[in-house]
Amino acid sequence: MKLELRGITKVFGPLVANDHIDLVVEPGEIHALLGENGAGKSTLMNVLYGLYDPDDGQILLDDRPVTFKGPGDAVAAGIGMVHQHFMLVPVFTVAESVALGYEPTGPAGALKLDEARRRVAEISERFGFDVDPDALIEDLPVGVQQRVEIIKALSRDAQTLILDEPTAVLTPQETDELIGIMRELKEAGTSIVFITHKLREVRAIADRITVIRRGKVVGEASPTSTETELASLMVGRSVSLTVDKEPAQPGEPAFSVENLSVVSPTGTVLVDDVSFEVRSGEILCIAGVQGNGQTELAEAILGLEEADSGRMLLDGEDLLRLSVRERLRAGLGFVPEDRSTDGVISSFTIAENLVLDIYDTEPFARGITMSPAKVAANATHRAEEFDVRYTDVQDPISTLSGGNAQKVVLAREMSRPLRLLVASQPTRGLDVGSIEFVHKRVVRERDQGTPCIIVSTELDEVLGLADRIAVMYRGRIVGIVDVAAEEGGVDRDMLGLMMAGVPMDEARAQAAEHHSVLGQADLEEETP
Ligand SMILES: Nc1ncnc2c1ncn2[C@@H]1O[C@H](COP(=O)(O)OP(=O)(O)OP(=O)(O)O)[C@@H](O)[C@H]1O
Repeated sequence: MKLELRGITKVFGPLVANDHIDLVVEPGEIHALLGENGAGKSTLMNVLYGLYDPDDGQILLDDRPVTFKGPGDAVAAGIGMVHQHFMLVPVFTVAESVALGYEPTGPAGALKLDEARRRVAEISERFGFDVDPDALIEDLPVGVQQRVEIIKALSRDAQTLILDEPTAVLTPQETDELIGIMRELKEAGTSIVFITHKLREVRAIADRITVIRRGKVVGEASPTSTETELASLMVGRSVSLTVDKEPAQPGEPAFSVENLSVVSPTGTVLVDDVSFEVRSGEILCIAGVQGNGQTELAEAILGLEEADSGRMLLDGEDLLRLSVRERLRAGLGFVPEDRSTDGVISSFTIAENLVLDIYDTEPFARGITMSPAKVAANATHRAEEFDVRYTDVQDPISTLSGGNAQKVVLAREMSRPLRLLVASQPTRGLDVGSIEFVHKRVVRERDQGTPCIIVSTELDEVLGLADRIAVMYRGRIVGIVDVAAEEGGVDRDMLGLMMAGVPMDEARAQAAEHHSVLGQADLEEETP
C-alpha cells in the first residue's frame, strides 16, 4: 500500500505542531522520521492514526483520499500503530490482548479468543516472533510485549505499521531482534514508519529518511549519511556525538553503599549484597542489561524501594534513616527511569512540575502561601536553560512532547544545589542535541565536586560519561572498571561479557582472545 500525507497541518492553540507536512511511504519501505524533541513527529503519526483531526491536509492510500474519524478507521484502512507506551492490559493473556477490539464473532467471545490464539500462533510462526498466545502480558519482558503489539496490528491486516520510538525501552539484544523483525516485515511487503532518535539504527535499517524541524519538513536524508550529518540536519546545528570532558579530579569517597539488599514482596532478591563507593567529583555509571537490579538500586537510594539490609552513607549520614522527602531535601537529585509515573504529575502545570521538590521553600513559598509569580519565573528560566519547547508554562505538562517532559525532570533535579546525583536513563527519548546538553550538565555537576551515579543501558552513554563503570548482573555487581586505568580505552566486548555475568578478569581475557582471533582472521583474509 502506498501512503501519502499531503499538506498535513495541526495546530494546538497558538502552536503549529505540523505545518503543511508532505510525506510519501512506498509499499514495503522503511521510512524513518527524524526530528528533534517537539518537532511534531508523534503529532503527525497521531493524525495518520486517526487520533487527531488535522486542521488542513489530506491522507491518501494508493492515491485515494481517506478520512479517519478515529483509530478504528485507520485500522480498517490497514494502518497499525505501536505506541511508545504499550497499551496492553497486564492481567490479560497475549491472545486476549490481541482479541480485544475484534468484532465479536461468537457466543461470549469464545470464537474470538480461539481466532486470536490461532492468529497469534500463525503470525508468530511466520515471522519467528516466539510468542506464546497463553502467556500473561505482565510476565513478558518489554521486548516481547512490543512484539505482542506488532502481532495485534498484523492480525488486523496492517499494511503500514507506525513504530514510535520502538527501541527506546529495548535492550541491545532486543533491538537487534526488532531490526530483524522489521526486515522480515518489509520483505513481506509491509511498510514501516519508524520514529527514533538513534541515528545508528536509522542508518542500519531505513530506506528513506525524512527530517522535520519545528513542525516542517526540512529535507530528506540518505541512509548513507554519517551520524554527524544526520544529527546536524535534525537539530539545525553541529552536534558533538562524543562527550567532551577533562579527566576527573576525584576527592574523597562521599557516598557509599554497604551490603545493600533489596527483596521483592514475593521474596525475589533484586539487589544482592551490593557495595560500592562514589567519590566527590566522579561519575560512576551503573551498566547492565535492563532488569538486573539497577532500577531497584537507584530507587533504594531515594527510598522508593525499601532496603532489606545494608547501609547507605552520604558524607557519613545513613540515608536509610531518612524519608524520601528528607533525602531530596538533603541534596539528593534524582532522575527516575520512568518519568511518566515517578518523574512528573501529569495534571500539574509545567511550572508546578519544575518545583515539585521545593515548592514550599524560599523563594517559592512564604509561610503557607506559594508565590505563583516566582514559580512561573523559575519555569521560564529553567525551560530556556534546558531548551524545553513549550507554549505556556501554565499548560499541563501532558501537553509536552515526550522528550520535553524528560527535560523538565532533568531541569528540576539538576538545578538545585546537590550533594549526590542519581539519574536513571537520563537521556532516554532525548534528541541528539539535548543529549549533548545533558551530558555537559552531568560533567559540570561532576566538576563542581558532586558525586554522580548514572544508571544507563546505553553503552555509548556509559563509555562517554563514566569515570568508573559498575556492571550489574542478577542483582550483583560483577565488577567495577576504572576507565582511566584501561589502556587504549574500555573494551566494549569486555563490558558486554560482564553484562552477561562473566567476572571482570575472565571477561578481559576472553575479550582479548576474541580480538586476537578476529585479528588473525583479518590477517588470513589478507594473505592469499
Ligand atoms: N495535546 C497537545 N496540546 C498542546 N500541545 C501539544 C499537544 N500535543 C503535542 N503538543 C505540542 O506539539 C509539539 C509537537 O509535539 P510532538 O509530541 O509531536 O513532538 P515529537 O517530535 O514527537 O517529540 P519527541 O521527540 O520529544 O517525542 C510540541 O511542542 C508539543 O508540546
